[in-house]
Amino acid sequence: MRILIIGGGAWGTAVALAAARHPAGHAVCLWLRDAAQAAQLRAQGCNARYLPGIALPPALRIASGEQALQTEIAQAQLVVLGTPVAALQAMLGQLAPALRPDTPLVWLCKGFAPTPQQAWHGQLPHELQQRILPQALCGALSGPSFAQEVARGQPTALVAASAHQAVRQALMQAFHAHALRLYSNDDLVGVEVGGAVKNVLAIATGICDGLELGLNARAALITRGLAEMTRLGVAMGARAATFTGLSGMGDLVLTATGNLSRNRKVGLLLAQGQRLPDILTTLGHVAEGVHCAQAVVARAAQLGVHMPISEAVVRLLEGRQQAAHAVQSLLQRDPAAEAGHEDAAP
Ligand SMILES: NC(=O)c1ccc[n+]([C@@H]2O[C@H](COP(=O)([O-])OP(=O)(O)OC[C@H]3O[C@@H](n4cnc5c(N)ncnc54)[C@H](O)[C@@H]3O)[C@@H](O)[C@H]2O)c1
Ligand SMILES: O=P(O)(O)OC[C@H](O)CO
Repeated sequence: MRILIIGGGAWGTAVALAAARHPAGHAVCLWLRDAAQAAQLRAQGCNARYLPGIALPPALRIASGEQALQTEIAQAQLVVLGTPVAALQAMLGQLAPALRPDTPLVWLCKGFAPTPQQAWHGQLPHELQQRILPQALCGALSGPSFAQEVARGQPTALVAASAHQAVRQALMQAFHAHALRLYSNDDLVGVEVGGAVKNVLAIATGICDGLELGLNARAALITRGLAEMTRLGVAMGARAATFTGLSGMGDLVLTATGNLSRNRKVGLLLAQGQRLPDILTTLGHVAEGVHCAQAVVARAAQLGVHMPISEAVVRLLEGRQQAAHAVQSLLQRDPAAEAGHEDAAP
C-alpha cells in the first residue's frame, strides 16, 4: 500500500514509523513543510526534535516541497494528515488539487478549530472537511496513544473512525499489526468530540493533581468530565456508547493521568502558578486543549449543554480565575443526579 503522512511532529512521525514497520511492506512517505527539517531527518536518521533517539527505517521516505506534495498525494492510496487542528483548514485546501476522489483521507488531530476570527471557529475536523473537500472519503485515526510509546513499538489500541467502510478498511490494512491494534467505529462525530474534549479535561486533571487535591478528586473529575464530554457529543449527534470506548474514556484516562501528556503538563504547571505563555514556550509541542477549550465551551453553550469543568478551564486559561477559586466554584455547585438517573432528584 502507498501511504502518505503529512506533518513531521511527534505524532505524524510515530504514525509513519508504525506504517513503515508494518509486515505488509507498505511504501511510506513522510512529508514535512520545512525543507531544512526534512533534510535533518534524512541526515540524522531520526526526528531529533520530536522523537529523539528513535531510528527511522531507511525505507521510510522523507519529502518536502509543494511539487513533491502534489505528486505524493496523486499517487497515494491513503493520505494521513498529522498536523494540529489549527493547520487543518490550510492543509485541506492544499490537498484539493491532487487528491483523487477514491483516495481515503484521514486526520490525526484532536480538537475544534481554534480560530475565533474566522467563520469556521469551533468546527470539528470533519465539519472543516465538509466545507472544503465535501466529496472526499474521510475519517480519523484516534484513541489513547502517546507518540513516544507507538514509536517504540509498545502495545497500543486505536480507533479507525469513518462513516465509509473503505476508509476504515484502508486504516486497518495500513496499521493493524503486531503491537498496534485497530478497532473500527462509524461514529466519526463521537470519536472527534472525545479526542477534543479529553484534552481540556486533562488540563483540569493536571491542575487537580498539581494542587494535590488527592486521588478521590482525580477520579471524580475524570468521571464527571466523561459525563460532560458525553453530553456534548450526544447533543452534536454522536452515540453515547462511543464515549465508553477507546476514543472517549480510554483517551481521557490516558491523557488525564499519563505524565507524557502535554495537556496534563499544562495543568500541572498552571497549578504551580506559572504563566500560560511561559508554559507554552517551554512545552515546544502543541497542547490542543489550550487552543480549543474556548471553542468547546462556546459550542456547548450554543447547544444548551452544561460543561462546568471545561468552563472552569476556560476561566483559568483566560486568567479570569485562580485555580483554587475554580475548585471552590466546582465544589459549591448545587447537588445533582448522575447521568441516566435524572429522576432521582437530589
Ligand atoms: N503526540 C501525541 O502523542 C499525539 C497522539 C495522538 C494525537 N495527537 C494529535 O496529533 C496532532 C499533532 O500533534 P503532534 O504531537 O504531532 O504535535 P507536535 O507539536 O509534536 O508537532 C506539530 C507538527 O505539525 C507541524 N505543522 C504545524 N502547522 C503545519 C502546517 N500548516 N503544515 C504542515 N505542518 C504543520 C509542525 O511543524 C510540527 O511538525 C495534534 O492534534 C495532537 O492532539 C498527538
Ligand atoms: O500529549 P497530549 O496531551 O496532546 O495527548 C496525546 C494523545 O492525544 C493521547 O492520546
